[in-house]
Amino acid sequence: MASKSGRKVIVTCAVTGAIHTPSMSPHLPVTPDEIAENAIAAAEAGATVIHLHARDPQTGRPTQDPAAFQQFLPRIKQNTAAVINLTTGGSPHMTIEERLRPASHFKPEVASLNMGSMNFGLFPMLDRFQTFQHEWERQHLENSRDLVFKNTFKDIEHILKTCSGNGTRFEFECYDISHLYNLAHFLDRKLVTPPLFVQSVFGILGGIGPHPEDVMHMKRTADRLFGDQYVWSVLGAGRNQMPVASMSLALGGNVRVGLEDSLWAGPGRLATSNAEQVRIVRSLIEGLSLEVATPEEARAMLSLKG
Ligand SMILES: C[C@H](N)CC(=O)CC(=O)O
Ligand SMILES: [Zn+2]
Repeated sequence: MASKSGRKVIVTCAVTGAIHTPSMSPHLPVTPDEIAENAIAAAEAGATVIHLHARDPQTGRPTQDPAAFQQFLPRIKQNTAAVINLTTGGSPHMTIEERLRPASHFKPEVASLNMGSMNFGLFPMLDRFQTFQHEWERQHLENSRDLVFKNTFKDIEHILKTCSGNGTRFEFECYDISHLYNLAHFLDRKLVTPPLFVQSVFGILGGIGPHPEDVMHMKRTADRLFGDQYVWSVLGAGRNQMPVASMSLALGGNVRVGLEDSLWAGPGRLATSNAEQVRIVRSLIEGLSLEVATPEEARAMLSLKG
């Protein structure tokens, strides 16, 4: 039986993030030019949604200063129709007020929202990366041994109320099963409205693992809690990026790639750009006779303000 024309798949590209540091890869975008060029190239390669963090151009240190975002946002908006998704996670070392600044300033179509507090173990990367240009990079990893990424119910409600008023909708980052129940709690209280864009995060130490059974467990639980009121997407950290993406595609889901989540294009092979990862996941999508959703199709699927 011929397959119907391809299901539309939302491809999110997370361009730089706040987890990896400049000494880990020469291809990690740091300056406003690098972030803008990477975002535009990722959109040209097919990325539907662009997830953005900012960095200090000199040190590469994560910053939530709206002035830093202002250095690249207009250029990205002028050169792509992609949906803009601004982080409210910032870096796990930041306060909620600091983390909330870009989203409350720019009132984006989408903002990320982390659905629970958790240990956030980055220190295992010290086994892979030992030489750092800046001391803060080593501290960033070392300090994660005693780091709690704080997202209390009060914090989440504060972000929801601050952003919803601006017509901003959310990418709900769920790092574990409990985070799905937290989201269900806010749905019951009508503080979030369907369709819920659920981004399941696999393979961050402190959250759920990247095993196929973990992916199935997240999917089954989300199906039970949200039925047809959600749009499911996944991200796999590090080497799990493409295997987890493949599972999502086979299960009817959407995908997130980008150097925020993984520096790799293959075993021991650093990705030379975000667009390279978009092209890889696109070949998986088209290999399954599916189609990459356009930004307009994603706006309809996610009920965005456009
Ligand atoms: C695992 C990712 N760092 C999830 C994330 O992108 C969080 C955020 O920016 O709010
Ligand atoms: Zn992020």
